[in-house]
Amino acid sequence: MTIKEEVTTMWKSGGGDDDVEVDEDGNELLAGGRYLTPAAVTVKRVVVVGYALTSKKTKSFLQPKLERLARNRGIQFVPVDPEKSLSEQGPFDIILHKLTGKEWRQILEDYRQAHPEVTVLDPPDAIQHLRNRQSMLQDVADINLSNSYGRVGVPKQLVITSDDASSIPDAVTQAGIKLPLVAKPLLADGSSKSHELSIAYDPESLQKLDPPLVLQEFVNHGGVMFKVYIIGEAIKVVRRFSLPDVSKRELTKNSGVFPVPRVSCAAASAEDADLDPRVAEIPPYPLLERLAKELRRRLGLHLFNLDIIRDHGNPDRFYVIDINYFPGYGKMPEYEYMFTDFFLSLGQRKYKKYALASC
Ligand SMILES: O=P(O)(O)O[C@@H]1[C@@H](OP(=O)(O)O)[C@H](OP(=O)(O)O)[C@H](O)[C@H](OP(=O)(O)O)[C@H]1OP(=O)(O)O
Ligand SMILES: Nc1ncnc2c1ncn2[C@@H]1O[C@H](COP(=O)(O)OP(=O)(O)O)[C@@H](O)[C@H]1O
Ligand SMILES: [Mg+2]
Ligand SMILES: [Mg+2]
Repeated sequence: MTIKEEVTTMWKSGGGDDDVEVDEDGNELLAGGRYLTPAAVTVKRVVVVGYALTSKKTKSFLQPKLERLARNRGIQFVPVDPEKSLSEQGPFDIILHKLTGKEWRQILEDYRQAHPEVTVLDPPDAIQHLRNRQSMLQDVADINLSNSYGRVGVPKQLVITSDDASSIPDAVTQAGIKLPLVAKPLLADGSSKSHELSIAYDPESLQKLDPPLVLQEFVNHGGVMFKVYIIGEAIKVVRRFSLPDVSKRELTKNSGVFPVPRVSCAAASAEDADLDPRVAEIPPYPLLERLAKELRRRLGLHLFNLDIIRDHGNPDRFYVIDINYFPGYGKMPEYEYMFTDFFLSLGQRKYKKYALASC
């Protein structure tokens, strides 16, 4: 059994067994003004989460409030040294990671084989699927979700792999996709180049693009997008500002290729803005839950988000335009609570499977 067990003094706080009541900042609360008294010496399980993240990601994810809440709920974060053998570190219950490179993937894969009892968030092969903008959306297209709450699909798109950019206008005509087009680097490998998108308004200018690319039809969506964050079985949706619609007049007037500003990245949440409800209304939860459940299963991932837009001309029609592995959760309200719940549920599942099974 590798679950770390700690003998701790349980403090009785008027309820709960191993759950401690905490305030907004993760500090323990005294129940009803009573003094806390040591109730019993008992065994309290600690869920050990090893993390291998860039320093930027560590800063944005492991915020003090999350660390405090986690500590109070029996979750311990331990940095992983990617240069050293994983088996010699730990023991861990969970490995949380977002590092790149073939070597790191192999280290993780070997560790998963050797330690099936540890949950690796997430398996490297499943993550690779999201690092190509064609394969990342394939499952959404296959699911082809449509029910009484609406329809979810992928904008029409074309993959250009040939180096010869002069052939792009013909390829676009043959594929029957309509301008304007969003040109996205095929690889979504986390590099800044992979986020350099552009909009092409006319066929001639398509020759200025730099393959390999995905060319996606631009869908007018009223300048608001939805970030659907998935953490295990939980989902949370936030609104962000996005690109404005392109009118027919602008399309005939404009020509050329223009870089897409990273508007969704500008901390500009659209939550408090006074927006047209036809544009800003959150997509129906039953629809998102179905989609998230199906994608979790098909992708084999626990931690990802979907960028979703609503067709401005048809409010029941939604498009997934991007899927990101382990995105910027630190910007998501209440992420601390959702993550601690998630880690505890994984710890509990492991305890039931491995510790109780051996009794
Ligand atoms: O840095 P952040 O917090 O803006 O997070 C980025 C995400 O922003 P968002 O969740 O939309 O706010 C960002 O999402 P978008 O691609 O901008 O939709 C990516 O997930 C990015 O990771 P990568 O560069 O694709 O590997 C994420 O970058 P990393 O933090 O993983 O480096
Ligand atoms: N098909 C599309 N139609 C309209 N706007 C789009 C489309 N694809 C992308 N965008 C806009 O461009 C932004 C960045 O595109 P996205 O595919 O999410 O790339 P990234 O991985 O860099 O975030 C989106 O947040 C959205 O504002
Ligand atoms: Mg995006
Ligand atoms: Mg992305």
